[in-house]
Amino acid sequence: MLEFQDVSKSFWTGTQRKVILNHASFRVDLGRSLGILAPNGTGKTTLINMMAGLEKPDEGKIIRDCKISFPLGFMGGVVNRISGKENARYIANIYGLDDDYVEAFARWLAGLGEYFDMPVGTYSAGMRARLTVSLMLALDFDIYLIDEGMPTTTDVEFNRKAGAILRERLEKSTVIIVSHQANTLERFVDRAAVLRDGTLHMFETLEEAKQLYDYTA
Ligand SMILES: Nc1ncnc2c1ncn2[C@@H]1O[C@H](COP(=O)(O)OP(=O)(O)OP(=O)(O)O)[C@@H](O)[C@H]1O
Repeated sequence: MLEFQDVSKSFWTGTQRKVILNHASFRVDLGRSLGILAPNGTGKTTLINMMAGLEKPDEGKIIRDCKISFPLGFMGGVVNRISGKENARYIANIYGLDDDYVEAFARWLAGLGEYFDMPVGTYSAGMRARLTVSLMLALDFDIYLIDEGMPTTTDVEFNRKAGAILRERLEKSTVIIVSHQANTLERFVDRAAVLRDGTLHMFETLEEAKQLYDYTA
């Protein structure tokens, strides 16, 4: 379970206060994946970062009593000057997992060949995306946080392998995905919310959330 209790977060821009959340309370139970719709610049990344524990709320409490991933799409998780292999072992250590297993899994899934042993700074954007997705799927989380959909890769073989693993994982894990587009959420979620003016409006279905989102867009 992941719970926000009366959480507020805002940024001071120098001239005004940009409110991301205003005394928001909500809960995500395991087994019910949630999609959050929000226009660009309203705080999707900040919200996901708070869920991941990368950013602190100004007020209120965030309770995490399960294994929550780093945000997929969060490239800060991968260090440029070390290799894919070293990143895999490093992340395994952070999450208390077997480093040989995480290295072998990521080497197999990412399919980077000799680049897996070279610094990530030498990778193309597609190769970085393959490494990040592979590292995330190597770790078994209860809740997967996804920012604006999956990083895109055009590698057909990788997409097939990663897609199959993700589908299998989703049968027992929960996903929280933020996006400015409803169709990004369609394949993943059981219920949906709209983030607007500091409030998270929760709905039982994506259809209902879309109605508010389209109406106020
Ligand atoms: N550290 C910060 N200091 C000041 N303002 C910030 C800070 N971080 C984010 N913001 C502002 O807060 C707002 C929300 O940012 P955030 O990146 O969470 O939005 P987003 O919905 O993910 O945006 P996008 O879709 O454009 O990536 C933006 O206006 C941004 O400029």
